Amino acid sequence: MAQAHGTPPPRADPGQPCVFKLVLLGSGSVGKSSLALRYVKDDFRSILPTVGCAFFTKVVEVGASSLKLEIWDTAGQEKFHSVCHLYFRGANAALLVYDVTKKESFHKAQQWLRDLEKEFRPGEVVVMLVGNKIDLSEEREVTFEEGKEFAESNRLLFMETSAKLNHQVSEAFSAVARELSQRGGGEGQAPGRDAAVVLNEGPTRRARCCAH
Ligand SMILES: Nc1nc2c(ncn2[C@@H]2O[C@H](COP(=O)(O)OP(=O)(O)OP(=O)(O)O)[C@@H](O)[C@H]2O)c(=O)[nH]1
Repeated sequence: MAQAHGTPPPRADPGQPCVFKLVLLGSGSVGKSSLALRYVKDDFRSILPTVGCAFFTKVVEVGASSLKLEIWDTAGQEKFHSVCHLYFRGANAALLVYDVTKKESFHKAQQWLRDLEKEFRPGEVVVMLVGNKIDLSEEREVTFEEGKEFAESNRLLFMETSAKLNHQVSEAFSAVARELSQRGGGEGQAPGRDAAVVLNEGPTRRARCCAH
């Protein structure tokens, strides 16, 4: 079971990093908890089904500033679906995860995107599509091109990862953090862009930020 880290912290104090809520969405067993565990604790386990929702935090340095990611890991099992959509309310970013060895999970990620679109205005939330488990290359059912094409046509960031091999995991979270920082990083900040990953333009829901 993925470990929850208690309840979400209260609003940050003055001088503390901006707080951004990031939700992990996707079918059961695609590797959401594993990505969070790898990113936050540099750990990997073979059994950790999420019950309900788990919660992690990580402070990320982006350039000269730091921001705090509240990572909400929702259970992907169908029985939790009706409850877990509540967790993405108020989110600033979402990782939409699928398993590259399960075509069905890629289709489910597309459904999650439709759910997000019902909840948020276009561009209000930073969304990254993540194809996980690329270490299982011989079992691949979703090509890199399919993922990239879907991401581009829906203006999403895109990356393929392996939580098991620690491939591109911190890069995925960092790219989202960078985009959050650029969108909501305070007045006078240059809207710098990494053209390779930034496809989803527009204002992000206001982060809880007391440092600006
Ligand atoms: N080979 C491989 N296995 C992985 C990878 N990421 C996760 N797994 C395995 O896939 C299984 C499911 O991983 P979880 O992280 O629990 O998946 P989840 O999406 O959080 O699942 P739910 O909590 O049920 O929603 C576990 O056995 C993990 O060890 C990966 O990158 N490669």
